[in-house]
Amino acid sequence: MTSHQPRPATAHRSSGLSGSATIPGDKSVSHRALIFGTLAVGETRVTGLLEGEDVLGTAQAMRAFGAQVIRTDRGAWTIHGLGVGGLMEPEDVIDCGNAGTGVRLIMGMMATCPISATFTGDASLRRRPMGRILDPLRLFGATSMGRDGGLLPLTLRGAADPVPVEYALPVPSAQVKSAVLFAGLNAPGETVVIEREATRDHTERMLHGFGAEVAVEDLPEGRVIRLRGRPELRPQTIAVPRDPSSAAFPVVAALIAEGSEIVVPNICLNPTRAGLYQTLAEMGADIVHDNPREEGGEPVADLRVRHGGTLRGIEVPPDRAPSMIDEYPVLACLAAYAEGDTVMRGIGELRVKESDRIAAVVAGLRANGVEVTEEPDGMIVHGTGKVSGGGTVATHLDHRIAMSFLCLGLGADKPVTVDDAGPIATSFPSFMGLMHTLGAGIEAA
Ligand SMILES: O=C(O)C1=C[C@@H](OP(=O)(O)O)[C@@H](O)[C@H](O)C1
Ligand SMILES: C=C(OP(=O)(O)O)C(=O)O
Repeated sequence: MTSHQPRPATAHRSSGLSGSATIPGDKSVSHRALIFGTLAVGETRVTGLLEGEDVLGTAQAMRAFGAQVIRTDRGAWTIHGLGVGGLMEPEDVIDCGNAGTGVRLIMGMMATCPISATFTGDASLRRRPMGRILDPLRLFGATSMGRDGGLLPLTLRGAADPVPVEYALPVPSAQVKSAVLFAGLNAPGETVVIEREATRDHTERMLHGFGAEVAVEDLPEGRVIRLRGRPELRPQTIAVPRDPSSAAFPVVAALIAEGSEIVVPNICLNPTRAGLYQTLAEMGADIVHDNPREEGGEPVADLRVRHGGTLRGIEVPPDRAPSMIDEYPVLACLAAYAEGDTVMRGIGELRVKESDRIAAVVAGLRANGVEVTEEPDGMIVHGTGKVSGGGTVATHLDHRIAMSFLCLGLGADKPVTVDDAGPIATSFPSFMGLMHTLGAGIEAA
């Protein structure tokens, strides 16, 4: 394991961000495109793949399971798949780095194949709970061995004679939902997943696109997803939409830096991913959705963002959380510049992301003179329209903490420093270059 060398960065008060922000492909869709391509029989072609460390780790893992995964150009990849149930047993440990989505979906993918694999990750990923995945996978007949509490490293042995499963999600997690669905692909009969709160639906959309027999019903008990096992998945051509979670950072940067006006084109606004944009509109942000359209089965629009007017603090409805779960750190940083309280509750899941994001955001805001109240499953930012800044933020290997607080610094009286911008490469490797192009005063400290 190479030792990680932190790379601090500092953001200075900036004004007049301008231009067009090119956002990379969606991280969730990119992971899934590689996995589905591995499970299909034949050649799947992908364009616009996110070439961040998390997704490149999944590409490497697919090769370890026997798929031929080839990069043909920037963002352009082909995957020669093995078919459902055709995975080979990896000859080495699968290191998923910082990627919770990667390791959890890959464990689901192999859980109903008669093979074993050992998984590990970086110091952040080795702190994150895997029991939420192992519990349902054991119902299929998989077994695991590893550290107490279901932490990585662990070895998973797929079921030699899998049975189908009906599983109600105990937490609103698209990663758990997707792991169960991937496992169900190689189980006989019908696997059923029930989710009380709708989470991102990329897996369901792609199951349909690759030819699986999948039905989704909204019933009183929640969303019920039924999947017929052991289909022959047909290879597809996938244009990955641009990531709304990454777009959130230049959007919020433009809302913080005075006199800014930017365009953020081709952004995926799948309703299970667009909660932040509804919240920003409710706060009074000047964001126009130009040219709304559908691309690759996903709703897309070009965002035009202008700084101006006073933003109002609001209470974010807790039932909106799954549709913006990764955007709370950057929302909290914007809320510091709003007038009044921004109340965020029902977000206890943030405590088990790359970092404890509630604790990290609260500490980072307080270090920069922002008043914030911490609650067990949420936080309240007491916005005054101004941020004194001058603090250094501990990022805990969390890319979204790093990017959020670099955005905070763009409007602060004194510069804001993050202790390590290195993890930004896991999801948005072009972030620093993009922000410079827009005119943001961000640089290595
Ligand atoms: O399924 C996915 O691609 C993801 C689901 C979310 O995690 P949970 O499913 O654990 O909420 C999200 O935080 C993550 O960035 C990506
Ligand atoms: C939580 C995230 O991703 P993952 O779970 O894949 O690490 C994220 O990108 O914010």
